[in-house]
Amino acid sequence: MTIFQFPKDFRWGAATASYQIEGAYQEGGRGLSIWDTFAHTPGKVFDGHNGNIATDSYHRYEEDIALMKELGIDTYRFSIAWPRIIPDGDGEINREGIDFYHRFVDKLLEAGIEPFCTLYHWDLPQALQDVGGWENRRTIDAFVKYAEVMFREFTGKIKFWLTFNEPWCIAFLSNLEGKHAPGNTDLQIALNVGHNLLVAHGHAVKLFREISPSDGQIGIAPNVAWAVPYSKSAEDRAACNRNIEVYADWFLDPVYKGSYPESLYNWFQQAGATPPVQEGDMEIIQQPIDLIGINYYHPTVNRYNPEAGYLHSEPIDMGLFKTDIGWPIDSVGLYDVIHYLQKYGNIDIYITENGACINDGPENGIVNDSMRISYLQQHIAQVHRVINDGIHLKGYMAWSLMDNFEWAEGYRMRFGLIHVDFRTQVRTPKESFYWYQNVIRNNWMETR
Ligand SMILES: CCOCCOc1ccc(-c2cn(C[C@@H]3NC[C@@H](O)[C@H]3O)nn2)cc1
Repeated sequence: MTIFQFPKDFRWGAATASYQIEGAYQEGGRGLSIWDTFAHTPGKVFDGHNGNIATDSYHRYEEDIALMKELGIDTYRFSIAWPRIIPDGDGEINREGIDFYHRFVDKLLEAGIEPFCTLYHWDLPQALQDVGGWENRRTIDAFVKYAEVMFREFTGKIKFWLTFNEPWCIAFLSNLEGKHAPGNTDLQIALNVGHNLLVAHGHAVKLFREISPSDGQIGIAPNVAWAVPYSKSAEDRAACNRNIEVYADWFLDPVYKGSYPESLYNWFQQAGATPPVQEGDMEIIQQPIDLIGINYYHPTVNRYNPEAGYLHSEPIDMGLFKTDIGWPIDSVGLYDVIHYLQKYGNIDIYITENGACINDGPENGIVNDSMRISYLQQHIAQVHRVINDGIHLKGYMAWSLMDNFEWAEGYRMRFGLIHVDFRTQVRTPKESFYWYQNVIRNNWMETR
């Protein structure tokens, strides 16, 4: 048994996202998003699940905030549904949508919980997708208009902002792998989307500095992969580097260095695709940011295989214990990838997502999700290890506060500290909720 004591100003939180929890998809003046379209398309989401109702948090947010207060978190990461703010993407502003988020944020602040706000967590207004979505540079301007509305409305209330959640998912998972909305399967589209979202990020950061010069921090939240080579061969090591770089470097090099990583740029060029860089783009993307959010779930062991997807990098099942979504459990990858990111400097880092899909349900009112406790324990231990090395890791947000709509997996994959019965909307704190509550209350963790 070991005691891990955390710094007194360390932030403990939990995270969700608008499309995954809000529901009320046709209420409050909300417009349709690409995820409404995608989820309503047969075959895209498990068993036809969608976010029409989700955890009904649009109506139940006060109950949710009471549970956050009981959990004891001091920070709550959530996202804004752009289609509630500007329903057709770049037209009329919807006052009802803005007022909803004011009520929500005010309730959070009343509860002593810091809002940690993601502007874009994948729910692009469908009206913008109808004219090309992120492939169309018009969406950059639309995003900046949306960001300006939010900055002007919430400066003083919201002090922590993230522009984009998981740019790899927005670009590659959604436009090359085709697994998320809008479901394209083309490398050039993926590079177009990835580049344009970076330009939008840069413009939004620049605008934030003008609107909130000294009142808040802004960054971006890549999901990061950690890949270890199956052998010591140069081919396997290169295959791993490609896998790591496509999640982190492809987006963080432009932000911190003003250029794309050369090796991966050349790899894509050989495949016939290059980012559509225009004059001035790289300069705007390189606006200084205050923090990055890191979403980490699991590492992989990879080897070179020319048949293995767009990176010729094949993940190998090494027989580790897995969560119920099939991801291996190995927390050392979190330590390694955070150290890998130090090449961008000792930047302020928040773990904005980390958690386990464990599908246990209630038995006599108790959800004994011991595997989730084990997962959280070993990953929080690695967080302490990173801090002990002098790295500026400032906070940890568990994914997720509650079970919710897990994208293409629908409601069958549960990441929550709180169990949700999706028929009745009854929330049941799991054993992991009470374990995490104790860690937060003590600000130290004792391994079992
Ligand atoms: C065969 C090719 O297959 C490609 C891998 O396909 C996926 C699917 C899903 C993910 C994924 C899901 N999550 C959790 C979410 N993060 C954001 C938040 O909204 C959570 O719901 N992280 N990563 C990664 C990769």
